This record gives sequence, C-alpha cells and structure tokens, in this order.
Amino acid sequence: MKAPIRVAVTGAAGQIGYSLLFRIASGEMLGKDQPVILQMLELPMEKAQAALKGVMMELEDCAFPLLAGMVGTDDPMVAFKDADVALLVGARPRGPGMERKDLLLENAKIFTVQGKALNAVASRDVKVLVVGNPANTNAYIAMKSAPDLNPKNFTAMLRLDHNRALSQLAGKTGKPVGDIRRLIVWGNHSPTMYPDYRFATIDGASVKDAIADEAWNKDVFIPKVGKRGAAIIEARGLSSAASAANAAIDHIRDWLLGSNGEWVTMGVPSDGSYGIPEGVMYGFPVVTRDGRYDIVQGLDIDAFSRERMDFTLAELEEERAGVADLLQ
Ligand SMILES: NC(=O)c1ccc[n+]([C@@H]2O[C@H](COP(=O)([O-])OP(=O)(O)OC[C@H]3O[C@@H](n4cnc5c(N)ncnc54)[C@H](O)[C@@H]3O)[C@@H](O)[C@H]2O)c1
Ligand SMILES: O=C(O)C[C@H](O)C(=O)O
Repeated sequence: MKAPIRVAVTGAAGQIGYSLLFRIASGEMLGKDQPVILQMLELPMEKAQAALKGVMMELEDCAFPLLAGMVGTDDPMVAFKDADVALLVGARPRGPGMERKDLLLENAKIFTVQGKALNAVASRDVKVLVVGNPANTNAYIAMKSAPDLNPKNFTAMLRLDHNRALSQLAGKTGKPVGDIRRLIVWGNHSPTMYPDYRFATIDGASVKDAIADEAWNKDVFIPKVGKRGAAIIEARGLSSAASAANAAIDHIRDWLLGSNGEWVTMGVPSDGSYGIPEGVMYGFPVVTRDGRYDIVQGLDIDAFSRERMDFTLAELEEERAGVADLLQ
C-alpha cells in the first residue's frame, strides 16, 4: 500500500468542491492505488462549516477504500499542514454581467493569507493549483506570498479552457475529441485568452488545414472559447462547476502522473519563453512528467498570434498592477 497523499481543498462546501472531492477520494485524480487524506477548508461561518460537515458525512458514507483520512477546518494553517497538493478553489464566483477581474480585489486577499499559510506549513514540494477567479492573478498572489516555496509549484487553471477548445474543434471537424493533440490556450483565464490550434493534429493531420477557415477561427472559435464561462452562467444562473472540477482533476493528474508526451495547457510563472516576462502567470503549452512541467519550446509565433498573446499579457500586467499594494 502506498503512503497517503495529503490533498488540501479550499471552498470545500461550494459547488466545485462538491463535484471535486468525491472524485479525488475515488482515485480519479491520483490513481486507483493511491490513498489520499482530504484536508478541507471553509469559511469560519456557521453555515459554511455546517455545509462542510455535511459533505464530510457524505464522503464517509461512500466508504471510499482510498480515503485514508479527512480534516475539516476553518484554519488555513490546519488545512495546509504537510499538504502535498493544494487546490485553491474557495473564492467568490462572478454572477451575470460581471467579468472575472471584477472579483479581483475581493478575492485577492484570500490568496495572500493562503499563500502565507502554505509557505509556513505545507510540504516543501506542495503542488498548488488556483481555481478561484481571477485564477492567474490569484495564483500570482499566492506564489508571491510564499517566498520559501518553489515558484514553479504555483499554477493557475486554464485546463477548462483547453478542454472547451478541444470540444469545439471536435464539433467542427466531426472527429473524436480524444484524437486531438497539440492544442494551446495562451495567457489569461479571461475572454482575452488565445486558444491556438495552429499546431494541433488529429490522427497526425493538421487541424488548421482540415478546418481551413480563418474567419471561423477569429469570429467563432476564439470568442466562443473565451466567453464560454459567461455562457454557462447565463444558462445555469451559476458558474461552471462539474466541468471546472473535471479540469482541476485533469490538471493535477497530468502534473503528478505525467501527460505521456502530450501537450496540456497550464497557467505557470513564465520563464521568459515566447517573450512573456518572467514571473507572469500565463497559460502555456507544457509537457508534464513526474511532478514537473516543461514549457513546449520553439513554436513559431506569427503576427496574429503575437498580437493576441500580447493582448492577454497586457491584461495580466494590469491585474498585477492592481494588486501590487497587497504584495508589499
Ligand atoms: N479557473 C477556472 O476555470 C474556474 C472555473 C469555474 C469556477 N472558477 C472559480 O472558482 C471559484 C469557486 O467557484 P464555486 O462555483 O465553487 O463557488 P461557490 O460560491 O459555490 O463556492 C465557493 C466556496 O468557497 C468558500 N470560501 C470563500 N472564501 C473562502 C476562503 N477564504 N477560504 C475557504 N473557503 C472559502 C465559500 O464559503 C464557498 O463555500 C470562483 O471564484 C469561480 O469563479 C474558476
Ligand atoms: O466564468 C466564470 O466566471 C467561471 C469560470 O471561470 C468559467 O470559466 O466557467
């Protein structure tokens, strides 16, 4: 039997938490032979703590053989103690008519507190995924608030955008979604993101050549993927939850267990690749293996792509400037 992995989940009694925890406990994230200990954080309000208690009762009632322990708490120092993986989900979601960056000042404070707590008590190799919006800038804040941890271990979720783009391409080409490789979503988890299928293949053949429709790319595909979160809110009255939880599982599974040479999109602190200034938390194509990721190198950036990549970068730099005071 393997030693259990400690997985901290914040916002555990929220919508995404409810779609996420049961799948983690059943082994879908870290493997069917990997025991886990769930360390769940919720707000110190009576209602949130009661809801968390209910979720823990349900987890218990599933009798998951891989669930080796549970902690429910309102204290980040308890939730992150020795955590190997931290899924930072807890934050306010946007409602209809809002942009994710409208949440910035309200949610940003959460990530300074949690970054500091991770810095103090988490495993020195903790792998952090920020889901709470605006995800890239919150991940940047958490990273900067945890100076003793490896900055490369802080990531933001763009996997939902990546998965959304895959499904749009499958629909357009009529091919199975699982056959599409080498897709990228550059930049911010916001409508400025740049989903890029110039290098994508299906069964080895070029997706771009198969579609051969630049107008569809610019006028349908890019805006549709970028605005999908808003479309879900419009339809459901609530922001995406099951698909977000699914993407979080995909992100952590691939990071820890490897992407088998395939490209996946992760929001990671830039190392300067593709002219993106160092430290900016930016969506890049990466290949993952054994708990590490490498940004795919050497891709040609044409003028249209450069413009899109710089546009989403400018938004991230603006968001970063907006929280500079919090990081002093
Ligand atoms: N990156 C992505 O692709 C993506 C996708 C979907 C949603 N999101 C974001 O994820 C976040 C959560 O969404 P949701 O639908 O689960 O929201 P929700 O309101 O249903 O749940 C959030 C939970 O977090 C808790 N919480 C708030 N502040 C907390 C804190 N400081 N510590 C611990 N818990 C805290 C709340 O009590 C609540 O239970 C939102 O910011 C949403 O916009 C991101
Ligand atoms: O759009 C939102 O606010 C929620 C989430 O970021 C999403 O993309 O579904």
